Amino acid sequence: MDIPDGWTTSDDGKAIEKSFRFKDFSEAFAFLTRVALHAEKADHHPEFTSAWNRLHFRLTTHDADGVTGRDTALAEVIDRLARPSGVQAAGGIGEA
Ligand SMILES: C[C@H](O)[C@H](O)[C@H]1CNC2=NC(N)=NC(=O)C2=N1
Repeated sequence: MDIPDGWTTSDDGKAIEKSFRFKDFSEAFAFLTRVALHAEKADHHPEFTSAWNRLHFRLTTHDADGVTGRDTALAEVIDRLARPSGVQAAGGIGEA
């Protein structure tokens, strides 16, 4: 199974893992919340460890006791959410 760039296969071969670093804990927690909302919709949930400004995700499919397309799909969502958003500084609300 191809795993997305930057993710590594766990020692037990049953998961893919990746760590992220944020400005601080609240940024990390906000990110985790965005991932959680997606996970609920997808009914596929990450295992995660949080330590101040770092998050470590471990993705595995319990039903398959290993890595499936649901894990790689969730990994791609996590990577997409982690990409700097295209938010631009805006003028007043009413301006274009
Ligand atoms: C009953 C429920 O749909 C299943 O337990 C879902 C929930 N979320 C899940 N998340 C993950 N990572 N793996 C699963 O196998 C899984 N199964």
